[in-house]
This record gives sequence, C-alpha cells and structure tokens, in this order.
Amino acid sequence: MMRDDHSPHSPRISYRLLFASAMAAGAALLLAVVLLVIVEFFTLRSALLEDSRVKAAVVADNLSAALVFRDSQTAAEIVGSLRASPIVLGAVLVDQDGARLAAYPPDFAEAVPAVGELGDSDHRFRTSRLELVAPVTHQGALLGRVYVVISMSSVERRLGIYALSSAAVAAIALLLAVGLLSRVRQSVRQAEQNLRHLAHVDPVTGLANRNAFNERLEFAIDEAASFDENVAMLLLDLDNFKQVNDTLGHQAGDELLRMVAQRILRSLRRDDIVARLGGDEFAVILKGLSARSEATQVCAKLIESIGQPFPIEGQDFFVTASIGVAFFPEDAEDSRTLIRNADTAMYQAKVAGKNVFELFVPAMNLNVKKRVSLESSLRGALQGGELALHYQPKVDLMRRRVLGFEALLRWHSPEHGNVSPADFIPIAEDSGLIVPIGEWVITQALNDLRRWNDGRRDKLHVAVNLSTRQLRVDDITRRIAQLIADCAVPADWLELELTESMVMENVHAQIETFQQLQALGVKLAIDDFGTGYSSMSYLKRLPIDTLKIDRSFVGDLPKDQNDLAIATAIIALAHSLGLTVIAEGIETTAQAEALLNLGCDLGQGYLFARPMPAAQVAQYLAANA
Ligand SMILES: Nc1nc2c(ncn2[C@@H]2O[C@@H]3COP(=O)(O)O[C@H]4[C@@H](O)[C@H](n5cnc6c(=O)[nH]c(N)nc65)O[C@@H]4COP(=O)(O)O[C@H]3[C@H]2O)c(=O)[nH]1
Repeated sequence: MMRDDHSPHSPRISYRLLFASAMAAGAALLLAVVLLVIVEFFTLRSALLEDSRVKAAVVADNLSAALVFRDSQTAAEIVGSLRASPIVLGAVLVDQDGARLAAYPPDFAEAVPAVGELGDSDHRFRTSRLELVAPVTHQGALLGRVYVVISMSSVERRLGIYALSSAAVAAIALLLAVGLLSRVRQSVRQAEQNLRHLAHVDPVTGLANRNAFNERLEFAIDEAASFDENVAMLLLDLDNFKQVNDTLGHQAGDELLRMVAQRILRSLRRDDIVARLGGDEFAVILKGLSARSEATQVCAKLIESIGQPFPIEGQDFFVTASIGVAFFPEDAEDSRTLIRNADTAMYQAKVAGKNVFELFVPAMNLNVKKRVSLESSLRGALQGGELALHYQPKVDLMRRRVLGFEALLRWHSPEHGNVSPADFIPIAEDSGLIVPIGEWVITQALNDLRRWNDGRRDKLHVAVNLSTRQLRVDDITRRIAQLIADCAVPADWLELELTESMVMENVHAQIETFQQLQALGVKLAIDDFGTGYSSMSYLKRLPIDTLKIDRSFVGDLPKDQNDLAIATAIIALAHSLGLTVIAEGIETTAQAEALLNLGCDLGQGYLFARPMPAAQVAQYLAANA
C-alpha cells in the first residue's frame, strides 16, 4: 500500500500564509481608517470655520453702531450674546487703533492679533482652538475688529467617535475576512488533499494507482542502484476476470478485484509495493532481494492464493493469474524497460497456458515481435480470403461409416506461409478476432454441409470448435441462431465443440448459455476430455451430447495400461450419462479396435482420413459411401 506523503505545504506554512494575509489586510484597513479620519477632520474643521464666521459676522454687524458712538455698554452686551454658543471660548472688540472696547467674558484677557498678523486670512487654527477676526464696518469704512476664540473640543470629540467607530468596523471586517479566509483555505486544502488522494490511489481497491506506482518504482530503482541491491517487478494479470465482470456485472467485478487485492497484500511483506495499474492488472515491487528465488516463491504464493475460490453473491468463482517477472538491474536498467520486460514475461505466461509465472529472458522479445506481426497479418486474413476450412471425418467405429466432419481452420498467409491453428487461434482469441472468424467458420461449414447433404438420406453433421471468447459474446445464442437461419439448415446439423477446461472454467456462469444452445437444437460436445478437471456434478447438469476423448489417451493404446484405464473410465462415464463418446487422434487399426472393444462409439484420426480441403470431401464421401 502507499502512504500519501506528497503534501505540497505543511499546516505550519499554511498558517503563516494566513497570518501574512491577515496582516496585509489589517494594514490596508488601518491605512484606510487613517485616511478617512484625516478627511473627516478637515471636513469638520471647515464646517466649524464656516459656522464661526457666520456667528462673528452677525456680532460684527450689530456692533457697528456701538462702535460709532463708542457705547461700550451696548458693545459689551452684544459681544456677551456669544455666550449662547457653548463653543465660543471668548471674544474681544477692538477699535481701529486696537483699543479694547468690550470683551466676553469681561475678564477675557487674550491679546487680539495685530493687523496683518494673520496674513491674508481671517483666522488661524491653534491647538484645540480656532481664532477668528471679523471686521466691524459702517458704510464701507472699517471701524474696528471682533476677535473670537472658538473651542475645537466638539470637533475633537466627533473625530474621536468617528475614528473609533471606523476602527471598530475595520476590525470586525478584518475578523470576518480572516475567518472567511481560513475557512476557504481549509476547504481548498481538503479539496487538494482529495485530489492528491485520487491522483495516487485506485478508488476500487485502495491500492496505489499507476501514477503512484511509477513514482515508487523510480524511487525503488534509484535506491537499489545506490545500495547495489536488486528489485523484482511482478506484473500480474487475471486470466478470466472479464468473464466474471460480463456475467455478474461490474459491482461483482469490483468486489472480486478488492478480494484479489487483499490476497495479494496478504501474500507479501509490509514494505513490498502493490498497485493496481488498471483493469485486471496488478503490479508488485519486491525490494532488497537476496536471491531471484525469493521472487519466484512470491509468485508461487500469489498464484496459489488467487487460485482459491472467491465467494461472490453466494457462489464460488475461480480466477487464475498469469505473472511476468523482470529484475533490476539484470533485465533492465530503467523503470520503463523493467515494466516492458515484465509485461513481455507476463504475455509469455499467458501464451504458456495461463495460471503460471514466467521470468523474463531476452529471447521473449523475439517471440513477442513474431506474435505482433502474426496478429497484424491475421487482421486482414478474413477479408483477404486467406482462411479456409479443412474437414476431418468422424466415423462410426462399428460400421465404419462417416457420420459427419470436424471443421478445422487453415490459414495460408502470403507473408508467413501456412500458419498452424495452434499458433494463430490463441492470437485470434486474445485479439478478439476469433469472434468474426468463428462466425465465418460456422457459416462456411454449414454452407459446405448443405451441399454435401443435398440428396443424402443419412444427413451428416459438422462439428465446429468454439473458443471461450466467442461464448462471452453478449447474445451468442441469438447470433448462432441467426447464422443457422441464414444458411437455411436444421440446427441439429451443427455441433459445437468446447474444450473441457473452457467449459469447467466458470461452468455456473455458462450453464444458461449451454441450455439456450441446446434449446436451439444445436449439439454440444466436450473436446479434449480427460485433460481438464471436470466436476462430475456439473457434467450431470450440463446439456451436452458428446464427450471427446483427448488424443493424448489414444496414442499409446492399446499397450499403455493407464491410458486404457482412462479411456475405459471415460467411455463408461459418458454412457452412464447417456452421452455419445468419440475418440480423436486414432492413427492405427489397433487403437481403433481397442477403442471399439471398450465400447467407444465414434472415432476420428489419420487412420480414417487426414483433415482435407472442402473440395475433396464430395469425392471422399463417394468413395466411402
Ligand atoms: N497427431 C494427430 N493429430 C490429429 C489426428 N487427427 C486429427 N488430428 C489433429 O488434431 C486436431 C484436432 O482438433 P482439436 O483437438 O479441436 O484442436 C484444434 C482446435 O482446438 C483449434 N482449431 C482448429 N480450427 C479451429 C476453429 O475453427 N476454431 C477454433 N476456435 N479452434 C480451432 O486448433 C487445434 C489444432 O487443430 P489442427 O492443427 O487442425 O489439429 C487437429 C487435427 O488436424 C491424428 O490422427 N493424429
């Protein structure tokens, strides 16, 4: 498993960032508050000045008569009227020569600024006060001046309230912003963490994903290179996962993948690295190996563990694994080559028959190249008319009469010459080409058979091999029914041969398909019988018609006692289940006689005829009527 230790910023850095952002926002707000207070100060001051000017002008206007008559009592009353305004600290009336005529309060001793002392202005601001001089005139002539001193305390008080409330609003805004910012940061961090998790973890199994695996492999290789150690890279592919996925659905498929992941983890040490690279492909990195055998032991353990039944939806499912292994530094010096070579070895494990592991050897690369080239040629083989069917008769052993044929595919490639079906059928299966090719085989075989059966009393049947891959095609029964209908022949002319291992692989998932095929009228045969592991209980339930004894039990008859015992058992089993038995690979009369004596119904082999081109069949039938 992988730990998520790829955090780009730690919580400490995140808090510092938050603190710095808060400080910056605070400084900006403080500056704004200071500016606002300054603006407010000047606004209040000029309002006070305007107001004071009006007051002084009114008093000055009223004082002109008192000054003309030098009536100091009236002047004192008028100046004293300023007491109505609490902001007036004091006022003095002086005549043209600067002589004091009246004051408020009477003992107000402030010196009146001399003419010109205020420059062009009529006022000046001093600490906490405003001094204002208003002229007293009569008919345009200057008689004297009123000097008024105004308190700035009201301005200062209002400014204080304004500054405090602005600062409070700014502080609240700052707190809200910091709170909001930290919440946003928290959710961003959470989202980042989720993304990081998704970028490194396979959501189905919780194992490392391909990205994380590549990083860990690079790291493991660097580490191994520095300490002069070995790394083994195991690429593990489930052989029949798709079948479970297709038959039981994706949820069951995911469940299976999770169980496989658990079994892999349980088969490894804690510090080994496991990842799911996608689909049904897993990868394992084993570090610090003291011998290659350690890796092979792990492979054997993995195959054993995955080979145990998987209980899914109340049924036991069997899945096998093919594993390819490549070592650093012997097989590859960098991660890309290591993965590629492990993949090549895995591919060979599949070719070797699946459920095995293979260690990479350089010669594998040549095999892979050959296979790739065969696959690309095979893609054009059907359209290019390079495929043909050969037919091998199936003979009634007792009466030596031909009852039908097995259709066997032949490929003559302009590039590769005659390619054996043993070589190209697995390629066709892996690439999916077997589906269109298989349909072509059925159509071709039924059309050929129609010609041969034309006017015949005992109708012949034709047996066609079917691959697992074809069985997995969604509506296989409907498609086969369509092919039969297109050829306008009875369904029971067609026999489908399925190998024993293929039938038993996921028999419970396939039993319904077999039943549908039987309902269609198609005959079913189990090919290569005796080489797989048949479950007797399933054999009883399967709607099959024929068992075909594998030719490996026929070759050494009648001498080999074991083969004799096996053939005897298969024939007895088939008959007890009411099935027909056919033996393949009969090459000698002695083999044919031995099988006949054991009660075998039909035979097929070079003794009777080798597989022959379609063009020779009519002639063969005429000669063997
Ligand atoms: N030693 C010996 N061999 C004999 C004798 N009589 C027949 N044979 C060979 O045994 C194989 C019988 O076919 P199979 O077991 O179905 O095994 C087939 C079958 O599994 C597969 N195959 C062939 N045609 C098709 C096809 O159309 N579709 C699919 N899916 N598989 C096919 O390729 C396999 C090999 O086919 P072939 O090379 O044609 O090989 C054929 C046949 O030529 C004999 O007396 N002695």
